[in-house]
Amino acid sequence: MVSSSAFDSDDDFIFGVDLSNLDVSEIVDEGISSFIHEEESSQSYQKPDYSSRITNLLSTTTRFPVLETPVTQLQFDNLFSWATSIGAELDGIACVEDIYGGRGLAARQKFVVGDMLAILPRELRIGQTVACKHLGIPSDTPDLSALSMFLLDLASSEESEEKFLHYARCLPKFGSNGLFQSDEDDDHYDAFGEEYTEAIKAIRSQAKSCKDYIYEVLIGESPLEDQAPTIPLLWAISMVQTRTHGFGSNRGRWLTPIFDFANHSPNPNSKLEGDSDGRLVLRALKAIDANEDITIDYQVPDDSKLRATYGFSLLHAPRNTV
Ligand SMILES: C[S@@+](CC[C@H](N)C(=O)[O-])C[C@H]1O[C@@H](n2cnc3c(N)ncnc32)[C@H](O)[C@@H]1O
Repeated sequence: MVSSSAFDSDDDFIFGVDLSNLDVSEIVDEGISSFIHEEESSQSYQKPDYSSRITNLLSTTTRFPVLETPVTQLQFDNLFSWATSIGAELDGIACVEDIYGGRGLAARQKFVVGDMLAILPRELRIGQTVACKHLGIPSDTPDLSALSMFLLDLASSEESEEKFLHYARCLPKFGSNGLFQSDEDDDHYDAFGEEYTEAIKAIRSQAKSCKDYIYEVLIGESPLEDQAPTIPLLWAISMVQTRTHGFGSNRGRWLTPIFDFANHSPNPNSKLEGDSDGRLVLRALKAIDANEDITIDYQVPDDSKLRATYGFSLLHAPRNTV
């Protein structure tokens, strides 16, 4: 049986700053899904209701419309409108193409030090409680497993009314961290020191534990020894690894739609704060010009872990550029 501990057992990963005031309780909309886990009442053992749903999501025949649809500006416009309708304050920021081949946040106006750039209400944070409730899975499902299956469920959805679907539609279609690194990339980074090799191993081991938990506990069947996670599951795990903020006393992990498009800088112009209403606030650390990229510090001091967890290094160029 695999461990049910939260997915960050060490305290190396913090993504975001000064969230100590944040009220981390989650708002769970009871109408979030038609699939609500019912109390087990039967005397004889039956597979739980969620087992077939999880099995379907992992089967290779399942379609993933969100993963098959290119991201367009319209989808970002829809995401921003939807988030605003729920209480987000986003007038000062936009999601734009970045210099790394993905998307990042940029300022739409000038800000001075201390200004609030944007606010995300807690209804828009996705943590373990929301994910478990949505899927009808036990509330003690570890956050990496719960959030990965949550994203996979959204990715398979065509239901336009599904909450958070606007968010899922804007996510990158490919994972870019250590889970997707080729053997050649492994060799390239191995040459920079054992810590790079170990960091990649750790991030893959995290993904393996997550996959094992999903099969053994949620589905109730051991995966074959050499059974690799399916590509969509790897995508989902990698999204959670690269896009969650860890905060709160129990160090739970949270997806923070829109704010998770902020790229990293060791010398950032912004930071994330929590407030006592459970909102997340993006605040200027420096004067910021209109159209300037908004960056935060992911707070991963070790370059090998940055490379493994987020897929980029500040110290060593990628293999294909050297
Ligand atoms: C939280 S997401 C940020 C949004 C992301 N750029 C996107 O397109 O969705 C983290 C990912 O952004 C990219 N990224 C963030 N900061 C970067 C940096 N300084 N250099 C290179 N890539 C970066 C990496 O792919 C990383 O895994």
